Amino acid sequence: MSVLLNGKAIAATIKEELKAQLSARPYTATLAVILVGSDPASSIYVKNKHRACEQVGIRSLVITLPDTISQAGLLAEIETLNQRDDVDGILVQLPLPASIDSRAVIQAISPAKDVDGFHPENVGALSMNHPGFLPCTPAGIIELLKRSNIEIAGKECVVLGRSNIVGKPVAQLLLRENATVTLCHSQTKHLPQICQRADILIVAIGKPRAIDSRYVKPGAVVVDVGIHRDSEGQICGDVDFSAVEAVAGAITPVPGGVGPMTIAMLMQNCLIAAERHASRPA
Ligand SMILES: Nc1nc(=O)c2c([nH]1)NC[C@@H]1CN(c3ccc(C(=O)N[C@@H](CCC(=O)O)C(=O)O)cc3)C=[N+]21
Repeated sequence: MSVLLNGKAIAATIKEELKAQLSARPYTATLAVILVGSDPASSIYVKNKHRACEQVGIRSLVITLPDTISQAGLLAEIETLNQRDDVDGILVQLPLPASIDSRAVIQAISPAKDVDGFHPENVGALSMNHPGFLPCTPAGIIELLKRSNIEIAGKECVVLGRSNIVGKPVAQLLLRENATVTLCHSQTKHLPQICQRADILIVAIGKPRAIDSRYVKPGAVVVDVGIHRDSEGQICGDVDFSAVEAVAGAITPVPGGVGPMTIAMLMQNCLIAAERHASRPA
């Protein structure tokens, strides 16, 4: 029996805190989300972000573009939002259609409005501990651990997955919190043994229920970043929850774990963007 790390409840608390902060400020915050095409999962995520904005009091613009839009057309939309003084944060929902170069799109977003933290300038800032925007999922994982009173400093942390949006940045953030970090990937040898060393195991590999109890030290904290829908229509993570729950000390559920924390951190980044925007030199 393990402790359930309730991301949904913690995210709700954070959104309440942000709502109170924003209402005390003399300016508004506006997030613009660009959705290209009509992928059902992306549409749900964009709707969830819009709903979170409503809860916090952030103005939310959703710009829906056809999946036939050209790269140049999308870049022009982004440039318009970069220039708009009434827009504080910009998010382009990923993945984009294959015909569009997502790297060029991310680079086109003004780093000062990049509330996803995906622009190279913000990625570099993360690596050097400079102020910028932290990517939402990694920041949400750290916030979830801290608010659950889980110590990070000095702990053995093992990260599974080396993506630019989760694995690499969460490893950087854990390092910043003074953990000892091991970053594993598809070519790592002796994976179960390495994972067995972890006091905190972060799983972001994108494979449904791939991590079972053989990978988990008794009492370890397990954070599941995956989100999948199985053949029976059930939402599940990268971790085999029922197997791992029996040995872990604490574990995030899917849904209700990392996902809501990601959205809470997006809301936080929007407030930071608005604050910096309001205090910029004229
Ligand atoms: N530019 C960009 N930024 C992103 O942050 C981004 C993106 N593109 N593309 C897709 C991924 C995925 N992502 C999720 C956020 C919240 C939940 C979430 O709230 N999940 C709920 C359940 C949602 C459901 O019912 O499906 C939960 O885990 O409890 C899930 C996934 C953000 N992403």
